[in-house]
Amino acid sequence: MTAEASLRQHDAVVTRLRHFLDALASAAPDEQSGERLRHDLARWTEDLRRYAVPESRRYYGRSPTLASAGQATTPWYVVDEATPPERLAGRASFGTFFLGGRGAAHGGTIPLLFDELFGWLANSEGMPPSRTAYLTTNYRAVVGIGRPLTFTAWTDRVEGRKRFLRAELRDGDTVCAEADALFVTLRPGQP
Ligand SMILES: CCCCCCCC(=O)SCCNC(=O)CCNC(=O)[C@H](O)C(C)(C)COP(=O)(O)OP(=O)(O)OC[C@H]1O[C@@H](n2cnc3c(N)ncnc32)[C@H](O)[C@@H]1OP(=O)(O)O
Repeated sequence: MTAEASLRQHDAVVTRLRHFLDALASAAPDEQSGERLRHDLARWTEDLRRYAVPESRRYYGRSPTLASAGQATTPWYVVDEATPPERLAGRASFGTFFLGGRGAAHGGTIPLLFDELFGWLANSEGMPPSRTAYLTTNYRAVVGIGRPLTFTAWTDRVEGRKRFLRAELRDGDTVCAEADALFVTLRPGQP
């Protein structure tokens, strides 16, 4: 299979997995279905273990051209405009898998999205690797499950190895959450 075909296959599987996780989070299956599901999942887990590859050859979370960089365990997002490392903008939506309560997204999943966006900016092609030193989120309004959202993330300033980043998540005109973060460029030998 070509690299392009493998990437497409990965994207299709992850999309299925995202739908599966949403369905799982919403369901209370009966005993028979639950048993069948457990059995099928165990079979697929064993099957996939045979195809394990080193981190550098994985698609999961490492495919910036795919939605959510090829992951199902972050909220869904796509980058529509990118001028890295300065700015990026796009769309996001939190599926039922990310429900906290009363129709709102879990508070921990919002910084997860922001960390993804900041990682995208700070570690874009040609940039030296860097890691999150801190990430602060302000929750301004609830993020509704299934709502179509937009985001912007940008580099506020750079001071030596320190890159200060900011981001905003909106539902229409409403700012739902804001974040600011510090990414520090790694020194040689740092993990
Ligand atoms: C490799 C690419 C992977 C993609 C990553 C995607 C984003 C992620 O989720 S990374 C995972 C989460 N983050 C981590 O695990 C990071 C854990 N922490 C670390 O590894 C280190 O603390 C690290 C690298 C952030 C900084 O350590 P180190 O390089 O020793 O920094 P150090 O030399 O002490 O400080 C550098 C500067 O940053 C400042 N700084 C460091 N940490 C902080 C902090 N938490 N708050 C404020 N300032 C800080 C220091 O004060 C210093 O400032 P100045 O130069 O003005 O004196």
